[in-house]
This record gives sequence, C-alpha cells and structure tokens, in this order.
Amino acid sequence: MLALNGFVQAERVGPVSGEFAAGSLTLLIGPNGSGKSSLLTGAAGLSRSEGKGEVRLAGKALSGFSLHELARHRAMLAQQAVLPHGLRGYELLALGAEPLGGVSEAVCESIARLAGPLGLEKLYQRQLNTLSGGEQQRLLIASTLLQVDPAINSDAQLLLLDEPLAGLDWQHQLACLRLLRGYAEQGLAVVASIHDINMACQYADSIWCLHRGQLAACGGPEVISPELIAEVFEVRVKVMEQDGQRIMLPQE
Ligand SMILES: Nc1ncnc2c1ncn2[C@@H]1O[C@H](COP(=O)(O)OP(=O)(O)OP(=O)(O)O)[C@@H](O)[C@H]1O
Repeated sequence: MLALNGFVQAERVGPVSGEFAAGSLTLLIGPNGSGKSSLLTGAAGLSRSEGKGEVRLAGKALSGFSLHELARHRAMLAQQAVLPHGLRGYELLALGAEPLGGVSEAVCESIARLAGPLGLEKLYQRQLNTLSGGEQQRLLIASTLLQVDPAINSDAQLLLLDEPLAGLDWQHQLACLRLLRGYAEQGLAVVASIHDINMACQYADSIWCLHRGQLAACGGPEVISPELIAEVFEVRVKVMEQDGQRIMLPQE
C-alpha cells in the first residue's frame, strides 16, 4: 500500500526501503532519536521539501497528491499535536470530519463506535485546555481515526500514528491497539510508533526496528531478539514465557 524506495529525510532517517502493506499493522520501535517520527512524517507526505527517494501510496507518488487528496487518503497523529485553544471536545472531532464534508449522521455513528473504547462521552463538552494529557490524547486519536474510518471514507488507505499510546493508561492503551488492529482488518495500512516492545510483539503483524536512522530489523515479532535489543537499545533483557507468549524484561 505505502512503498518507500530509498527514502531519506535530511540526516535523520534513511535510506529506507520497504512497504506498509494493506490490511496490516506495522509497529515502529527504536530508541529516542532513531528516526521513527521522521519516517512517519515522510510517509504522511508532510516533509516534501526535505524528503528524498520515492514514497508511493497505492502506486502513486505521494508528491502528486494535493493536500485535500492526502487528507482523504491518509491520516496522521503527530507526536506533539497542537490542540486548538478554546475548542471543546466535540469541535475537535468535527475537525477530523472536515475532509469528509463535515458532521453527517454517518460521522456521528462512527464517533459513537469510538466513544466506548476511547471513553469519549465525558469529554465532548469539555474545553480542550481543561483536559488531562491522556484525555486530550484520546480525543486526538479519535479525531485521527475518524478521518480514515472505512465506514465513512471510501478513499481511506493509510493510518499513521506517532506514539499514540503516550500518556494513556493501560485500559486505553489496549483499547487503542484493538482499534488499530480493527482498522488494519478493514484493509488499511496502519503504522504506529510505540516504546513498549512487548506490546509491539503482541499486537504487530510486522515490526520495524530503527537504529540511528536505519532499519536494523524488520519482520514478525520473532525478529526482536535479546541480541537485537542489546545492540539497538543497549539494554540487557531477560526473556520469560507466559501462556505461550514471550515477555522481555529489562535488566539492570
Ligand atoms: N526539525 C529537526 N531539525 C533537525 N534535526 C531534527 C529535527 N527533528 C528531529 N531531528 C533529529 O533527527 C533525529 C531523529 O528524530 P526523530 O524525532 O525522528 O526520532 P524518534 O525516533 O521519533 O525519537 P523519539 O522516540 O524520541 O520520539 C534525532 O536525532 C533528532 O534530534
């Protein structure tokens, strides 16, 4: 779905080549500064003046999409999303629906489907600047998901999220990961950066591990070995098995 061919962004990331496939959830891991945000920004078509190499969405160069087209084909949650001041929760969600022609009955149904898992109901009428960090993040995730909800946007192809789990409690981290899996199962290419390596191994179809701007490993959860973690993160891990699932614990 989204193909990168020799993608380079300034001196931050690349050259990187690979594909985020339709119908799959790819999770990006890597230490601070390894290039995850730079890669996501390039994949979203938000670094046109700095990016080199080819980025193609469903075969078409991303540089050939107008901003309006991009807004219908892909959505991106930035790591430090700026919240418009003075807005209430429901108004932020309405912004997510803007590229779809505004808040229709179908959009309201989509919001209602997101409301349970992301705990939105108590947030609709609240002013954004009075919300906790995690509450703001839940609204930002909802607004991003709404933009490419396959139920209301037939052009939706790609969903990119930079550290969507940051600031979320466990209940909402799991809800968010389940929603991302659901979007992938409906045919989107879903890509998110994440710092919890065990969660990445549990939920991802494919993991991309970045190290100093390069792809250090790429594939199923089995490519994430203690040796790779030691090399990339400079942390020793102990491996445990629980109910057939491998869990890595960092060691002092
Ligand atoms: N606008 C910028 N100008 C110059 N250098 C930048 C800019 N943005 C990021 N960098 C640098 O590029 C490198 C990659 O940054 P990036 O934000 O992509 O990393 P990351 O993997 O997302 O990190 P983190 O886990 O801390 O969010 C870092 O060394 C960072 O300092």
